[in-house]
Amino acid sequence: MASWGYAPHNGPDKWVQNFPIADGPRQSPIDIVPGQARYDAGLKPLTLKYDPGTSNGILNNGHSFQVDFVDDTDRSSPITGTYRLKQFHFHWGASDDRGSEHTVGGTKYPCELHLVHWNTKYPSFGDAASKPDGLAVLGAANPQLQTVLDALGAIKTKGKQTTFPNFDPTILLPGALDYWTYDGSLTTPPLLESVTWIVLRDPISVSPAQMAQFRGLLFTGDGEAPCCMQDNYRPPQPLKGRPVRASFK
Ligand SMILES: NS(=O)(=O)c1ccc(C(=O)NCc2cccc(O)c2)cc1
Ligand SMILES: [Zn+2]
Repeated sequence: MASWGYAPHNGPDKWVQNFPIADGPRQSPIDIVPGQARYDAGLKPLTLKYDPGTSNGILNNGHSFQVDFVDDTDRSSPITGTYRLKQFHFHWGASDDRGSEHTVGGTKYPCELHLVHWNTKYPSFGDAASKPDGLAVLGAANPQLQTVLDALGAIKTKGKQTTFPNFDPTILLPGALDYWTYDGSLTTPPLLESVTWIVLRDPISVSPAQMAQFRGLLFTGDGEAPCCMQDNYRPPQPLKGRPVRASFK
């Protein structure tokens, strides 16, 4: 498989051929069953403090689009002060009945936002990505996102990027930051099992028109036969006995 993607020939069911960890003990995403999550009074409330001055650019990377943040200083260090925001991106479906990676009681959402952080006890993102406590990804289904969507026209094809300054990603998040958390992995190759997942309980609505704007992006580059960027999500993986804790009763 030359390079991984989401098509029948290179999609999630094929990733194990080049990335055997796909069948590992702590893969993501998962189906979160609220009744089986354990309330943990020891879980701290989320403290998110992002500096809009660190938002940098928006890029179509051929799998999704992502907004990158300057992560060489401690100006943007939200979760418990030791995790620094590197980028956020989304996963979505070809239709509104699917698209999220995590599901809640089997319910799929049209899209899911991932805010990707790395633990600054390690020297870099790349180094942290190989450590079991190296990364923390905050997941939210259906965030408010019109300013982000308005930038997509400039990055329609793979490899295109443009500047995206002065953006505070907290506007994408729901009011209440109650969450579930579990030990998991990247949901795309290399599928590294280094992610502490923090999945927010409260979704926020996204309009069908906004979902259509996601689907206007292309997986393909300029000059290639156009292929709509959609269904870029991995389905839930086996829990394999992992506990899922809840920050709320
Ligand atoms: N969908 S996800 O949030 O789990 C996710 C977040 C980040 C990445 C990512 O950064 N991939 C590129 C990568 C991975 C490991 C080391 C690197 O230097 C780069 C992939 C998936
Ligand atoms: Zn993701």
